[in-house]
Formats: sequence, structure tokens, C-alpha cells
Amino acid sequence: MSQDAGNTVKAGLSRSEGGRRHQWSVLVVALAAALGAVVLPPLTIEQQFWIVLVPIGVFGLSHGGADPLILRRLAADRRGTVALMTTLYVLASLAFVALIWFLPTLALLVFLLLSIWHFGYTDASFLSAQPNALLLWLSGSLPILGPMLGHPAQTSELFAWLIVRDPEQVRSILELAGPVLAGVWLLGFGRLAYRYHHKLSSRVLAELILVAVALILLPPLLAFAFYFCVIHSIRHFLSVAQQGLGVGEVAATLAFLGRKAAPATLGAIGIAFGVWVVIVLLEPSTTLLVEAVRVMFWALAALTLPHGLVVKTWWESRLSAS
Ligand SMILES: CC1=C(/C=C/C(C)=C/C=C/C(C)=C/C=O)C(C)(C)CCC1
Ligand SMILES: [Fe+2]
Repeated sequence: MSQDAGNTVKAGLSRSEGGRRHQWSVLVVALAAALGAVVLPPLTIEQQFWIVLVPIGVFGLSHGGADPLILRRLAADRRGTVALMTTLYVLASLAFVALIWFLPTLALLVFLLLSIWHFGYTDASFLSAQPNALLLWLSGSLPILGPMLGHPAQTSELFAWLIVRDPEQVRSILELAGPVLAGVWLLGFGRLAYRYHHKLSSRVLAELILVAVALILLPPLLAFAFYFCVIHSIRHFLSVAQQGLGVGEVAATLAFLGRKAAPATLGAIGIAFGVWVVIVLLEPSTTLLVEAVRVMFWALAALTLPHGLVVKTWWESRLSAS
């Protein structure tokens, strides 16, 4: 891929009407979320779980549900290639499930790192016309760093459920790592503002700050749902629509994608529900909530590796085709 071709398409995303409009709405929604978080009464993890279950299921997962469509496009609808790519996708997921099974703590760390990269990749393409690795890591790390800093006790408990460890032990690590990482983030932000202030609009810096504040103030599961549904999924759909079919057709394409993504999304929800029931039957001593949280995040984790690779491969192939 030539650097110029890459720049042209990314410039298209960051300057596109849909991208710009969405960037303004992110600022408004992040401000509203931050203000809402201040007046919100403290919520238990269980209350948060019931609030975010439907938005994450419907809104969030459907963006992964578009992967089969992207795979077909990547394979140019050649049956053999579609089958091969689908097999590789499933194998990558299964490899990650094996990692979760045998080395859960390492799996959580890899999941968090992959998520930061994947979130940042999408954000940076919308926020900057030129590739900007610093912006990628700053933006992508917010959904993980925010809950760690703002609500270390609940975030530790959620992590501890995933890796079956003592929440207090996880908390002592987070309370040390959180401020250190926040310091590194602030240094990076200072460098971004200083080095790129002429290239990036102040709206980008405002987005980073406002989204950071919202993610720190909101309780962890609400913070994640806000970022995942309102920012990540919408940007993903906008980019899929735009890169695939041209700016003018975004609305029609979103409706089309919605229809195409629905079967895989419903399938994923069905499988997740099935796994939940099986786990609960096998291990009736643990609570339903803990198992539900495990299914929700480990399912996302198992899909993150192939999903992130598919999205990147597809974007790069679009770039080199342009
Ligand atoms: C587990 C967990 C968290 C991280 C979730 C992540 C990292 C989700 C990634 C999803 C992806 C990458 C979806 C694909 O597009 C939080 C929010 C810090 C709160 C505490 C529990
Ligand atoms: Fe994604």
C-alpha cells in the first residue's frame, strides 16, 4: 500500500460528512454522559449488567456481525476463499479460547492489548487524516484506563471474575498500575498536543479529554457500553459503509448492513446464551451474574483477534485498491 493511497482514504474518513457529524455527536454525548455520571446514584455490578446487556447485545455485537459480509467482500465472493477465510476466522477464535482456558491471566492481558489497538485503529482513522500511532494508543486505551482509574474496586472485581482470582489481589495491582499508566497517558497527550496541534483540530483533543472524563466518571460497565456502542460500533459501521460503497450511500448501506449483520448477531447471542446455560449447569455453585459477565467478555475476547485482523486487512485492501 502506498502511503499516499492510505492517506487519501483515511483523509476521506476523517473529513467525511458522516465522520465529522459523528465526531460532534461524540462530544455532545460524552459531555452528557459525564454530567449524567455525576448525578447517578452508585450502581452495583448487577444493576449495571442489566442496563448494558441489551445495548451491547444489539448495538455492539452487530458490528462484529458484519464480519461475514466483510469476509465475503475480501474473498471477492469466491466460494473456496470464503470457506478458507471463515475457517481461519473460526480457528483464530478457537486458539484464543484455548488461551483463555489454559492461561486466563495472559489471555486477559492479550485481550486488553488487542482491544486497545483495535479501538485505537478505528478512532485514529476518524480523527486524523495521516496515520498517527500516538493518537491510536491514546484513544484506544481510554475505555480500559477510564474504568481502572475511576472505579478500581468494581473493575478489579470484574477482572477477577474473568481470571478466577481474588479481587483484592487484582485491586492492589490496578491501584498501582492505574496511576502509572495515567501518568504515561498524560505525557503522551502533552506530546500529541505539542507536536500535532497544527495537524489535528482542537476538536480531537477535546474528544480525548471529554471521553476520558466520561469513562472515568461512569461506572465500569456503563463506561464500556457508552464507548463500545456510541463510539466504536458507529465508527465501524460508518467506515464499512463509506469505504465499501461511497459517501452518498451511507444511510442506505447502514440499513443494508443492519439486515446482513442480523443473522450472525442473533446466532452469536444464541450461542452465548447456550454457553451460559451449559456453564451454569456444569458449575451451579457460582452465581449467574459472574457466569454471565464471563460469557459476555470472553465471547468478545475470542472474537477480537480475528475481528481486528479482518477489519485491518479489509481497510488496507481498500486502501491499496484506491
Ligand atoms: C473486561 C472488562 C473491561 C474491558 C473490556 C474490553 C477490553 C472489551 C473489548 C471489546 C472489543 C475489542 C470488541 C470488538 O470490537 C472493562 C471495560 C475495562 C471493564 C472491566 C471488565
Ligand atoms: Fe470492532
